[in-house]
Amino acid sequence: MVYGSSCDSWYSSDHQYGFQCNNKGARGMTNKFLGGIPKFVKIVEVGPRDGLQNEKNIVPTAVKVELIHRLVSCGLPVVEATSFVSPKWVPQLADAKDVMEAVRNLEGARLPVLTPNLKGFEAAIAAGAKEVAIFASASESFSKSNINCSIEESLTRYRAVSLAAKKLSIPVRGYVSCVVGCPAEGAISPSKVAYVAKELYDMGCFEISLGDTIGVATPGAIVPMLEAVMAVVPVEKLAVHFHDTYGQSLPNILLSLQMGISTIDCSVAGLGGCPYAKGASGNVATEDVVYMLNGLGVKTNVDLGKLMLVGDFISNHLGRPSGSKTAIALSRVNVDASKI
Ligand SMILES: CC(C)(COP(=O)([O-])OP(=O)([O-])OC[C@H]1O[C@@H](n2cnc3c(N)ncnc32)[C@H](O)[C@@H]1OP(=O)([O-])[O-])[C@@H](O)C(=O)NCCC(=O)NCCSC(=O)C[C@@](C)(O)CC(=O)[O-]
Repeated sequence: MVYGSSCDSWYSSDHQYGFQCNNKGARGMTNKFLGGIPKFVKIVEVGPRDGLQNEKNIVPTAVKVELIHRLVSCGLPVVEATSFVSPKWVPQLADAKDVMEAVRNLEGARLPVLTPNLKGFEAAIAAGAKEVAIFASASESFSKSNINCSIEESLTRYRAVSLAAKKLSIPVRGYVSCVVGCPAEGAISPSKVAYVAKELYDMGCFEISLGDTIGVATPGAIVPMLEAVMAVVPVEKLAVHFHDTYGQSLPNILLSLQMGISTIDCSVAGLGGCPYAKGASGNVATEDVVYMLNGLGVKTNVDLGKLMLVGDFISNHLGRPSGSKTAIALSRVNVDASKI
């Protein structure tokens, strides 16, 4: 399958594919409903980590490394590469050291890795990681099932990781999972999310990613959650991370943009799911997010045409269709890059 190499191509060639979209209002940001959204959005690609961690069949290290290379070549500024977690808990990422060593000198993007404790942090640094992420939960039950400790115990561990990182000038990103719902506890109160987000921020995380781990959030639930977090962490330090179980990610992202968020996590081809969040589907597809942002006139510096090809690459490897609606739609019209 072939795709265009420039995002603008999709719009300049609208009529070829039987649809029209008038993006002029959004691009000029004159529309009263869209005027406040950020002009640039940082996309954090989590496909090689969140996307692959739940795959039953082990993906060869060489494919993971190739995936990271290809994603970086699309212009993505951040590509989460892998996790230094227990291989007994997440067998798919048991090759974290090999993956990190293979990409450690790759230029053009930041390549953070997940570290659940000091052991993971030390292994990540030894393998060449220059940025790490720690991951706490707003749900007590999920914290226990995901990292085998209470929320408070996890925060104590993460303070130790943050301190070690600070000594080496390693930037630390913080995740809060289950920000709206938990597979065991149901609805999670915004105040719990705000509490964990502030703890992570206070221990030095440069950015806090708010994860709807099981993809149950609707815009109605996102507003009070973001309001609570924004009261204790500056909005420019926040990111959103949606799984698309109920197809709510794009409206949730649009709302988050309207509330001032300008960092969005997503996963090529909509890969993903957490091994400890049964029934949760993949992250929102990066292609779909970039397509929407292009339509809004928001810059990302991501080449959508190249990204489509990366989606093909990993979907072919996994032997199933892409989870991206944009990729599926464009494959139906068989877009040929050379003709755009
Ligand atoms: C946190 C632990 C390690 C506790 O696991 P534990 O079993 O409680 O740990 P332990 O300290 O008792 O150690 C048990 C064994 O694990 C080893 N171990 C201990 N630490 C490490 C390490 N870092 N790397 C490699 N090995 C490690 C340790 O050496 C020991 O090995 P043994 O003596 O049995 O051979 C475990 O529960 C774990 O790895 N959990 C991670 C699970 C995970 O990755 N889940 C998916 C993350 S996705 C997510 O959280 C949501 C997010 C971020 O995507 C956002 C969203 O979607 O909303």
